[in-house]
Amino acid sequence: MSIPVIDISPFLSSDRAKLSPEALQTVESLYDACTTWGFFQITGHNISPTVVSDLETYTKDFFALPLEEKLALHVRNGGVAWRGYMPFEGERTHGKLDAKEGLYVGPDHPSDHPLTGMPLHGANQFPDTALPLMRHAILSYLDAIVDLGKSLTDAFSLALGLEREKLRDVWLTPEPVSIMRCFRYSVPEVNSSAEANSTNDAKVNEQGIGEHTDFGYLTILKQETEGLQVYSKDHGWVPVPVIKDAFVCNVGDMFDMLTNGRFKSVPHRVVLRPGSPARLSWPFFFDFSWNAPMRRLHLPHPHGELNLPQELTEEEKEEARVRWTGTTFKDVGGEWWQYLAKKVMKVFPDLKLPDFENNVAPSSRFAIAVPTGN
Ligand SMILES: O=C(O)CCC(=O)C(=O)O
Ligand SMILES: [Fe+2]
Repeated sequence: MSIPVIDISPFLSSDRAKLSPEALQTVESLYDACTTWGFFQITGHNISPTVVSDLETYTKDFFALPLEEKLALHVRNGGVAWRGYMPFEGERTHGKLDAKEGLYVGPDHPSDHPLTGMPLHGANQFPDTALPLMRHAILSYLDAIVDLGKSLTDAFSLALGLEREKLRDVWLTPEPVSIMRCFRYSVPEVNSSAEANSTNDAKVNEQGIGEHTDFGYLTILKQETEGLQVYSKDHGWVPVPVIKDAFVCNVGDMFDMLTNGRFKSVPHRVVLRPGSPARLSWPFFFDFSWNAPMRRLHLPHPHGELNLPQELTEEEKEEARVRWTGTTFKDVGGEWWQYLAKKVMKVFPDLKLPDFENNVAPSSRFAIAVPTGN
């Protein structure tokens, strides 16, 4: 039992004016996956294998650099742009340290970009001297994934009974806000005396990333090694197998709320096994544009060739309400940037951004508080 694997090539290659029967089937499969698991893997996505293998190569080279060189690119130097190196165990989930280090990257905004200086906007920190080709490799990958995210958005729009370009227009214009985290998970080595004494096992940190849901719209993740698990009401914690060339996609909390609970944002985590090799993964957070209105979608009654979207049962509506009480948000309203601002305020306590009363406490995932303004 595992999350669905969907070949999206029929949708990508279909005539825009009139979808082929296979493309309609792909849209329906995406709908089924988002309304049940909230997670799926995609194949047939047209992203060049070279772009992906370059990402893998340079990420490995980056993590192999001496610690001082990585620390010189510390995420705190990048301020609210939230780009740079996050040291091992620099973050926690629900108070517990995550056994991973990361490099956070995003589209490279020049200093005159209108949103430079705002959360998740600004310049990257790449090791340009040690790895001069890394910058181009990562930025090429990001471009490709943004395109993929836009195509998936069109498919979601159709799956929800809306015009193909509707969600792209309302949610992603002029440009989506995005960030990718390149992660290297590893279990700290246990010394032999601790190994001999099984009562010490509890000291080993097997939490790669603790149970959580993602916060925004859509996550598109590349994983090289197993370890990711998804929670299903019917099946408990289910491992997500590594499929070569596939991307793992999942619905975020805000996407769930904006679809009135049709698409589900579900808990997931990474569990590490002591003695297993380091695990690399690249979650890409594809989010709404800065000013996108956070309004619940008015979804038409089931219509069109696929007779979607389906009505929720009373039980499903109640389940959705329960899911939402567990998320970061109290309610929906305002614009996307206000949610982002709340989220980063915890990490950047002296960031002066207008408050947004409808939202609740921001994330408590970060183990370090990063002062701004040097
Ligand atoms: O690394 C993974 O497989 C999952 C990462 C994740 O869930 C996250 O960063 O939100
Ligand atoms: Fe996640």
